[in-house]
Amino acid sequence: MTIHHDTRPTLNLIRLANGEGLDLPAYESKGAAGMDLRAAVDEAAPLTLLPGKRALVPTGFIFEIPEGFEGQVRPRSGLAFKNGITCLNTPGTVDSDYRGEVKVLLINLGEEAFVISRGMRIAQMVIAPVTQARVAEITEASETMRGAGGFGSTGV
Ligand SMILES: O=c1ccn([C@H]2C[C@H](O)[C@@H](COP(=O)(O)OP(=O)(O)OP(=O)(O)O)O2)c(=O)[nH]1
Ligand SMILES: [Mg+2]
Repeated sequence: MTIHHDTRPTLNLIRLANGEGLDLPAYESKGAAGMDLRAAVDEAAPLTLLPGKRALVPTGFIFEIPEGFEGQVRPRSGLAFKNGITCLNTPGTVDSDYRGEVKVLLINLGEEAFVISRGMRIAQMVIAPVTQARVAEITEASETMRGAGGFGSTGV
């Protein structure tokens, strides 16, 4: 009999007052890379995002990202394709030492106003391993084939 140990890191969430009654962020399919984030906007006051405008949308939770990981806030492709809604700073970076409310910076690149209602799944968060490098200054870079080629230097 094989015993499966759950090796996944634990993401502790602290529910804030504006998060009362919201479903927890969740993976919507067995293999989902990201957990969907819900809008903690006021039930009685949905947020209307006009074309070209941006808004910081609260999630109602503090995320205690495990050490050695980051939270990547990414758009949902359905909202991007159908409504032109994306995360302006995608991927948003939630640091493991952040203890404030996670918010989603949405921008409306579509042609219609977009109404964000309470509990709407407006973005997703991928928990990914991340490392800090030790920074050292040197005087000369090592030689490579690419050298300083960038920005299309390899052609199309
Ligand atoms: O989509 C995002 C991006 C960031 N944050 C929060 C968590 C993150 O840890 C903090 C700082 O993010 P970032 O480092 O991108 O912003 P900054 O402009 O560098 O601010 P700071 O000087 O506070 O690091 O803001 C969010 O809630 N959502
Ligand atoms: Mg920062």
